Amino acid sequence: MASLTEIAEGILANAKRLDEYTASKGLRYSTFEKDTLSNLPDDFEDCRKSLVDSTQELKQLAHGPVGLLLETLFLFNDLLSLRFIYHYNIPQYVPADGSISYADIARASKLDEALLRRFIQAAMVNRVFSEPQINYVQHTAISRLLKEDPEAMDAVGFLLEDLAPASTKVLEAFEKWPGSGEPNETGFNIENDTGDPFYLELAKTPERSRRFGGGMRFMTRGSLYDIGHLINGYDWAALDKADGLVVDIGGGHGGVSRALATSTVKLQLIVQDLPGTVKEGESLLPENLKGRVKFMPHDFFTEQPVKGADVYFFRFILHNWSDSYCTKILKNLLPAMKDGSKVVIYEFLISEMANTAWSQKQGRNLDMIGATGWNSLERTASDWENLFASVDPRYRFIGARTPEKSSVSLIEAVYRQLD
Ligand SMILES: C[S@@+](CC[C@H](N)C(=O)[O-])C[C@H]1O[C@@H](n2cnc3c(N)ncnc32)[C@H](O)[C@@H]1O
Repeated sequence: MASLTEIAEGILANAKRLDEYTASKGLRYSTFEKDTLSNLPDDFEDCRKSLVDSTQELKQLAHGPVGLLLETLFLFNDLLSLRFIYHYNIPQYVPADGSISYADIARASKLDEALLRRFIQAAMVNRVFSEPQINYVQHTAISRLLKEDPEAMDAVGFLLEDLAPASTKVLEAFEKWPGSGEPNETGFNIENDTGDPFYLELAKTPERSRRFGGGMRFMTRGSLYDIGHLINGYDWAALDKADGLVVDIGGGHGGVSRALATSTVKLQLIVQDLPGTVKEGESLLPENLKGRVKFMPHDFFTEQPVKGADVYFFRFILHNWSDSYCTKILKNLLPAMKDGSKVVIYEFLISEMANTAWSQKQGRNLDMIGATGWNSLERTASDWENLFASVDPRYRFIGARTPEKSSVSLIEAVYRQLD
């Protein structure tokens, strides 16, 4: 392991490169008020990620065990203050430029001034708002984002009002329903006092449903989820012939299929989803893609009706389901498959061993969320291999790999007739 000095030297080198980059673009160096490190070219983005990883490592070492443990234990307070900011929509009271007094926010929001000050000052520790002078509040880059981008607020609301409270009930759910893989026996079910699974429960309150959609759009923006990694990371060109066929199962509004159709010439795509979603997807489909992208209502817990496709594709589907449900979904494909048909899955891949780098944390975050809301999980390459092997011997696991620069991985199996 590197010494503090060695880690710090790495940090210095990356910090210098980033400062030089912003200067070369005529920009000021990044501050909490104005971020100038977004939309970096690939090399510099790697440099930024590495800076975050190593500063986190340095901070953790400098803390020592007691300091680090205590920092972790008090994290719930960070969420509490941010939830206050969300719940009372504090960003809207602060002008985009300039500042406002706590007294004026209290008057406008009808909240107690002393209470406001406590929660806002607690949020400032995480750079949500700052104080230009005593008694006054101004925006930082984060709080301005919350004021100006409704989907950023939706992400905060969904995570802090729907998921975080449910996460406090996960162990209760484990004790009530030991070993359950049922999507309606989760911490979310206990917290919401419901027997319905996650999406059905959210759908009962249009505002929660809408907030989920906005939050998801916010969280899947940016390079982490760039669909280009999927388009360039797989040999779709090999399927780009008149009879090439991909079935995009649980394909939602067809975002993946639209991108695939745009980047190929002949490939045919069928997007399957529940009837309402299919209808919406169809209405959003650009005219020029209508010949090659078709929508079809289909419940993936029933037998696959499209026979002999080259690829049965799943993006962000199977991680929502426990192994027993994934087994049903994969078994339902078997009667439709021809020798050489493939199952291609695009999801986060969890490393076999723990990885402490911040840049690798998203898979772990999603894994904990799966446990909270769905009794599902993010899988390792060997989890996938074991899953395919347990479903049917005609499935041959090909492997799992992460396209260059992507955070999401491709997992592949081929169907082979038994001799
Ligand atoms: C997380 S979204 C992923 C959508 C899409 N694959 C993507 O990556 O944009 C999950 C999708 O699964 C669909 N879904 C849920 N249950 C389904 C079922 N039983 N049959 C077909 N689709 C289903 C939902 O309607 C939703 O569109």
